[in-house]
Amino acid sequence: MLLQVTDLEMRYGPRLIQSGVSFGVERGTIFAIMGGSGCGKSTLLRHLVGLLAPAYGTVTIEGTDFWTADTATREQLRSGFGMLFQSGALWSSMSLLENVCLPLELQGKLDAPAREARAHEVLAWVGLEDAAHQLPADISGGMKKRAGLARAIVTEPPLLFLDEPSAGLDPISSRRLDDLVLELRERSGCAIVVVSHELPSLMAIADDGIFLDADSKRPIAHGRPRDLRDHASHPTVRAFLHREDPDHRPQPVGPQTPALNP
Ligand SMILES: Nc1ncnc2c1ncn2[C@@H]1O[C@H](COP(=O)(O)OP(=O)(O)OP(=O)(O)O)[C@@H](O)[C@H]1O
Repeated sequence: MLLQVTDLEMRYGPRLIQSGVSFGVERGTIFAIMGGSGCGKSTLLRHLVGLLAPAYGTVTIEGTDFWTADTATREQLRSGFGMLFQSGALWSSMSLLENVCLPLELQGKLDAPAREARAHEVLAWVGLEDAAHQLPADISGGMKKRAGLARAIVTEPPLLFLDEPSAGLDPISSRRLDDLVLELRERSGCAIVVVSHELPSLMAIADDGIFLDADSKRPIAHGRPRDLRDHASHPTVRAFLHREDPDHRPQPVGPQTPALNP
């Protein structure tokens, strides 16, 4: 198992956010963190990327317990994480090419020409080759997300975290990003953990997932989002996963609206 979370309890000071969180993510799997607003999805993501320490329980990466490991091991584990933040989090004064080169520079494995070549390759893959020299302020939200994805994967991390990748995107840009994520999984075999509210996106890409409940402060379902949508017994999970899902819109009741030009 690439990532294993066992009996995790998350708190801000004395305030309990979630407890009893356990799941594993294999290589080549897309895992969704689901739940209503404020249930603790971002908090869980912060625990997974090593920004917050568990109040109880463990986060294990390739068999190493992140929080009992020494600092050097932790840094080494962190260097294997790619992260796409909600906003794209690009450096505004740097071109897309410079933004995408940056993780390679920090990694220190390639010389400058090799870094540029690799960054061009990844920008071309996300369809931004022609925008390589533009600044983030001069491109659309969907392009920013794709640039953020390029930056997150340029070092080929084995574990990729996506925070609300489709938020704020129109349906076509969102679909395009989903296709890129699926292609990435095929090509690199990395494990991907995604936090998302976008049901069509979750249904399209996730193989497995966990549903956090704000009321009980515990996970209330675990499984493939499509299966949870169709078979979950918990009413909160069913209600959430049927919301806004175009495959499951209720059929109109009563007489059909008459055609405007019969
Ligand atoms: N730094 C913090 N200190 C204290 N409480 C926090 C902090 N960050 C978040 N919280 C609280 O923890 C709870 C979970 O927040 P979190 O952002 O993880 O939820 P979420 O599921 O990601 O929400 P959303 O879907 O709205 O983004 C919320 O009640 C929030 O107010």
